[in-house]
Amino acid sequence: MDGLFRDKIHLNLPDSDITYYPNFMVKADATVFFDLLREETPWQQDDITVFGKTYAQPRLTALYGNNGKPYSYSKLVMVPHTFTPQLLNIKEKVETIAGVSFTTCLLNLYRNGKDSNGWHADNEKELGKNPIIASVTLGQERFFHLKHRTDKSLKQKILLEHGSLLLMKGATQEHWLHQVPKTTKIVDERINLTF
Ligand SMILES: O=C(O)CCC(=O)C(=O)O
Ligand SMILES: [Fe+2]
Repeated sequence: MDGLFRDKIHLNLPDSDITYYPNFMVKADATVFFDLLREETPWQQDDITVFGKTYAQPRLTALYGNNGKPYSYSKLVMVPHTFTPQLLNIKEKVETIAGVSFTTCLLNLYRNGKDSNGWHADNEKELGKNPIIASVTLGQERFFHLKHRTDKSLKQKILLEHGSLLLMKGATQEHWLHQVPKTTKIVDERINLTF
């Protein structure tokens, strides 16, 4: 894995600890993982209810976990699949950099520019205080937006590239929200793995 520790960029944002690793994976390896996960994942589209209205989530997802425990995610309860060898391989690479081990991974498939992920923080109670969140991008690069919860002048956009890793630590989830907005550009599919 020659690409593993090259180029890390620490975002200089208050109340946060966010590092971007553009070359987390060698591009050719990232492409192999993309193709495998695209074909072999049991993608599902769940409904979400926001302010009493029900919508189809604007992306496909699949949840993987170690312990088979149902996991609540943004008002949904999902029963995790068992980790596949490919996902365990990626998980170990992420753990080497993050310095912690993960029990759960949510896969998101953004099929085109209309698929998105609205403003939220990964602050589910089960994750505890100051959770470490690791986000891997495979396929189409997409912008990732961050905004501070109280200081409206604080915001940042990062382009998440093929084979990259974004690591959010410390008080990031407590003070910041993130989203992957829709884009009017014609874009390809992107797979995100959130640990
Ligand atoms: O697709 C991404 O980069 C973000 C996904 C995300 O924020 C999540 O699943 O919690
Ligand atoms: Fe998130």
